[in-house]
This record gives sequence, C-alpha cells and structure tokens, in this order.
Amino acid sequence: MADNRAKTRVAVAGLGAIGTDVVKALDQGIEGLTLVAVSANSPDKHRGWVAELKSAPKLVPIGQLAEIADIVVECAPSTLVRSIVAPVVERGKTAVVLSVGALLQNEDLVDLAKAHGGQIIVPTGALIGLDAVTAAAVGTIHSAKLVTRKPVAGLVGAPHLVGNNIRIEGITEPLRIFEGSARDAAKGFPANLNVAVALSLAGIGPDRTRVEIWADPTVTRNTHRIEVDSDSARFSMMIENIPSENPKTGRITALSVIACLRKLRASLRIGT
Ligand SMILES: NC(=O)C1=CN([C@@H]2O[C@H](COP(=O)(O)OP(=O)(O)OC[C@H]3O[C@@H](n4cnc5c(N)ncnc54)[C@H](OP(=O)(O)O)[C@@H]3O)[C@@H](O)[C@H]2O)C=CC1
Ligand SMILES: O=C([O-])CC(=O)C(=O)O
Repeated sequence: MADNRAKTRVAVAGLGAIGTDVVKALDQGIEGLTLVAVSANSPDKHRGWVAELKSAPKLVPIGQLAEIADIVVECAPSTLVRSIVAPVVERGKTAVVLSVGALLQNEDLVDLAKAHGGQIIVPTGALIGLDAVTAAAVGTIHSAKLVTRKPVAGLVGAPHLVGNNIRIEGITEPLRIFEGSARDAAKGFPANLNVAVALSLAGIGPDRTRVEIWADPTVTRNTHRIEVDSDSARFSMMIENIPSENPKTGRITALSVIACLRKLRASLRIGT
C-alpha cells in the first residue's frame, strides 16, 4: 500500500565530518524524510559535491534553514548553536543538536521550544548507553561518571589546556588533564566534551555528573567509559571511537544521527 503522507523536510547546518555523511545518507533515502537545504561556512567548497547528489538540496546561509525545513540538524561549530536552533524551535519545529555542550550556555532554548511546541533532540552521538541512562533517570540515579581518553591530536588547543598552560604535545604516558563536573568540562573542552553534557542531560544534570579527561598517547581511538549507579541498575559501558577526518570527532557520531533520523518516521522503532 502506498504511503501518501507528506515527507518531513530536513536541512543540515554544517558540512564537516558529521554533516557530510548525514547529507549523503538523506540523499540515499531515509523513510519519510526529504533533504531540502544545507549550509556551510564556505559554500563554494561544497557546491560541486552537493550539486552531484541525486536530489540536490539548496545551499543557503543558516538564517534561512528554519523557514525551509521542518527539522534542522545542527552539526556546526558550537558558537552557532543559538543562531541555528532558536529560529527553528520558535516556529514549533525540531532541531537535532550535535554541539550539545553549547546547550548549557543556552538553556533558555529548551524553554523557547516548550513555549512554541518545538523540540530539541540530542542523539547519542559519540557516546553509548543513553537509552539505559534515560531509563534509569525515570527512577533515581545516585551517581554518573564519564572517563574520556583521547589521543593527543584530539585534545590540543582546548581552552582548558591553553588557559592553564598545560602542554600535552610530546607526552609519552597517559596524563589526567581534567577532573570535575560536566558543566566545567564543557567550558574547558567545547569541541571535545559534548558527550559529557549529553550524559548529564540524560541523567542527573551538569553539576552532579563527574568527568575525568585523559590525554593518552597509547590510544588511537576516542574512548568514553560511563559508570552509572541507580535504584534500578548499576552499569558501566565503554565505547572506543575511530576518529573521522576531524580527529576530535568519532566516525560513529554521524551514524548515530542517521540512526536517530531513521527512527523519526520508521514503521518499526527499536530502543528507548
Ligand atoms: N554530540 C556528539 O556526540 C558530538 C558532537 N560533535 C560536535 O558536532 C559539531 C560538528 O562537528 P564536526 O562535523 O566534526 O565539525 P567540522 O569542523 O568537521 O565541521 C563543521 C562544519 O560547520 C560549518 N560551518 C562553520 N561556520 C559556519 C557558518 N557560519 N554557517 C554554516 N556552516 C558553518 C563548516 O563549514 P565549511 O566546511 O565550509 O568550513 C563545516 O562544514 C561540533 O560542535 C562538534 O563538537 C562532534 C562529535 C561528537
Ligand atoms: O568522541 C568523540 O568522537 C567526540 C567527543 O568526545 C565529543 O564531541 O564529545
């Protein structure tokens, strides 16, 4: 039987490590969705491959995305989250947010979404286990902790390192470079610790979620281990992400967004 429902229009803000794969997957076809627009900082860099897609979307500035699409996927630098997400949720539409750390400086976006019937979706991204964390949070979570280990290349330049004059280039043994709350981790490592904020928003919030970060020359993967203790279950899980062409971003992140988009209109939906 043909499905005559209108397709949900999707736009992608940012065509880097995450956005490019998401755009290609949408172009290949995701049930119920159609790609209508994309944005990048240097449109000319992307014009060629975007034009070659089966169904080429418009290449427009981010300010136009909310008007054109029903769902906007943010995969741009964290400083742009507000300008991408606010116009979307103000129109009662849906924003999928990857730069999760920036939500902590823009918490009113959630109120804005509530006031206008919009929605902000945070995919599991580079992390693991947010299905179990959100389930445990229906009961009581006693503690939640994230231990992240990254190769040096995935951490250099982070504001916490620069501000505290911590040099990690050339280290030969693992070095713990941060211990504190998810809120402080997001400030000190805005391009690295989206996962800490995602865990905190799923569980017990950015002030009670504890985070350790290690610069580790012995690993080649971005490694995240979560440890949660609750009144329903105790669990720990680890994910070892293969970096994408952006060493700060694991390959699985784009796949997580694609899986999240597939769930939106799928006839069978698995997982919380
Ligand atoms: N939630 C999670 O688990 C994870 C989240 N992230 C976060 O996701 C975000 C995207 O990551 P990633 O894909 O690796 O980043 P990249 O640096 O690879 O790509 C960023 C993209 O944003 C585009 N961009 C920059 N400025 C603008 C602008 N003014 N208007 C439109 N587009 C713009 C760039 O355009 P151009 O190509 O023209 O330069 C580029 O295509 C980051 O904030 C990152 O921290 C990353 C990993 C995991
Ligand atoms: O592991 C990754 O791929 C990215 C990461 O830590 C993050 O952005 O939180």
